[in-house]
Amino acid sequence: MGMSFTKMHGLGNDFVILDGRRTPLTLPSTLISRLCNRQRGIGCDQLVTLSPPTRAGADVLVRFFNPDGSEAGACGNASRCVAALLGGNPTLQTQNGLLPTSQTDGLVSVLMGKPHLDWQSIPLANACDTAHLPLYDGAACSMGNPHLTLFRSIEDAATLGPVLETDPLFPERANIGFADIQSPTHLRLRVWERGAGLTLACGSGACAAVVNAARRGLVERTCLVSMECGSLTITWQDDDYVLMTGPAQHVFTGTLDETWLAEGQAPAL
Ligand SMILES: N[C@@H](CCC[C@H](N)C(=O)O)C(=O)O
Repeated sequence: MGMSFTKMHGLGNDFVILDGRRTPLTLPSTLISRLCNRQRGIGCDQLVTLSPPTRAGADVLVRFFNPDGSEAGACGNASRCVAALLGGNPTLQTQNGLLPTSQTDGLVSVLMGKPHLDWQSIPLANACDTAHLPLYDGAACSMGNPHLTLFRSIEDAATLGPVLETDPLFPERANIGFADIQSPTHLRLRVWERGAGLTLACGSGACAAVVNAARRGLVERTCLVSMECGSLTITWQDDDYVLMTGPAQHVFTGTLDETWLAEGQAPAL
């Protein structure tokens, strides 16, 4: 029989989505890594699972996994893709709470929650001013997952990103964004993602970059964030919630051979 999967992307940040709403999924981290592998699996930046919701008001429970097998509390681009896949305006239950979505003119919006700005919630290893960290004068916040934003050339992402992801200041590691301010309403961004490496776009990273840049007075609270394959519009609303709007594209559907899903049976890397 096997199990069908959907491949989608948001600005080139790509996902394999497994629908476990009818049949519960068992996914050991080794299997997640194998499915994400671009040579020996399907290939994606994150694996996404759908399950029946456990909270009132939610339409679906969504979980996000990195290629290294770790679970992330938030993934902005995958949230848009799931909303587009399900259609309508589903409310997503995530580790970061319930995320309302809407769709207009082919673009998908997700209300990503409120940013966490205090050092304990990000989390950081010790107390600091999160708007001015003692690390390349970056700024940090959590969008349900930890982000450091550095205001410097996006060209530094490949070299500095992997070093800073595991800096002792971040007990749960961090996503490292490189934001190059173009104007008060536009920044360019490249993100080294925790557990995934360099990706073509990062939705939660775009939200974090605008929040962190706005805290420093570098941009306004509505800002266009340009990444390799296109842009997201991010608004840090007056009610403190962050709204993210951008495209979500279906790539293909496929069927996973059932031997992949039998624990311990996935082809070895
Ligand atoms: N690509 C994502 C973020 C995915 C999770 C991240 N790597 C983490 O571990 O926190 C996005 O679009 O937000």
